[in-house]
Amino acid sequence: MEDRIISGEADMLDVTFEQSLRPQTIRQYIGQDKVKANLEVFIQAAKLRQETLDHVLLYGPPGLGKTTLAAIIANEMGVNLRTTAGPAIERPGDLAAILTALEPGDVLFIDEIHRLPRSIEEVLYPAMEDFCLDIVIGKGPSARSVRLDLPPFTLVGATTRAGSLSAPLRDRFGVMCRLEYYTEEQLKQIVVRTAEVLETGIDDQAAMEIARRSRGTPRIANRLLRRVRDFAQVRSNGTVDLLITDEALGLMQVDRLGLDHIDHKLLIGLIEKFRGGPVGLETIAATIGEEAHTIEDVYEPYLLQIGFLQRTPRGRIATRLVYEHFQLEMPEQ
Ligand SMILES: Nc1ncnc2c1ncn2[C@@H]1O[C@H](COP(=O)(O)OP(=O)(O)OP(=O)(O)O)[C@@H](O)[C@H]1O
Ligand SMILES: [Mg+2]
Repeated sequence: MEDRIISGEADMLDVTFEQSLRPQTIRQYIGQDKVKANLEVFIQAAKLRQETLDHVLLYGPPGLGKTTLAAIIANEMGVNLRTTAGPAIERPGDLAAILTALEPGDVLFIDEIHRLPRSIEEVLYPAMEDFCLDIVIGKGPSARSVRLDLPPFTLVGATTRAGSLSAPLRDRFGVMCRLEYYTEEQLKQIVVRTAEVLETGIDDQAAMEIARRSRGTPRIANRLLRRVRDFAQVRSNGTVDLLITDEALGLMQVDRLGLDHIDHKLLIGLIEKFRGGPVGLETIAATIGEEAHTIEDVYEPYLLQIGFLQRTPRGRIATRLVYEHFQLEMPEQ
């Protein structure tokens, strides 16, 4: 799979940049109003009762702010944040080491929690439910199980695929928060805020243009801003205006809706080779030389979201919006 500037996944450069861009408090966190309103109540209630916050599951597409929100939860609760990820925990002992090192009230953030091995999940159940750990000491007939008490803690899990979480694990989260794609107006606010942090001048129209091309995703908005800012510095006086934004995004082949050459290849292929469909996923995959699951997980979600593609039992269909976007004649049914 090739690198895409409009990918929601983090690349190496994002990682360092994002640290400094992360909002610290719920108030600084833009959008996701429903999620914020709920969390604010739960956090306040937990603080009033001097209890730990219930376990929270954050789910939604990459780059929408799950990691950021986990840190905000810990910050608002006034506790430490411990961070790990599903694939990093290989043996039950790894998890036991993390859990026993927690201080009362801490937030344990497990990213990509759907990738936790099943054997580890089973250790997690009693930890989440009763704040205890059953560990087996020894092997064979002399093995015995010992119960260890843990400090009360809040587990915050993040996943891009809530569907791949096992039901028993999912059921143990008291709070489920689904993050949504952001509106253009919200993304614009994020762009303006990031420009402030980067000490870059940006005008309103430019911020809006970047927002429009960011596929509803803050990570993409911040990345596009960074690139446009480079252009502004080299080609102009450093201030990001509409002209330089248009030029830079044009050169990066990010179109007015944030679609890139891969989206174009997929959509144009659907129209030219299959009269707009319906076409099966496997066939699309073969024509553009990609794996079917890559199309399903990476290429397709945004196209479905903006109504360019429709999923039907007989395959994918390119909608009227695609013809309009490319200014093509739609064939008669
Ligand atoms: N609501 C928001 N307000 C301001 N900035 C945001 C918001 N949400 C995300 N961001 C910014 O977007 C970037 C990506 O966010 P984050 O890393 O939290 O996404 P994620 O959902 O954890 O992604 P992944 O699925 O790849 O782990 C960060 O730099 C963060 O500062
Ligand atoms: Mg993350």
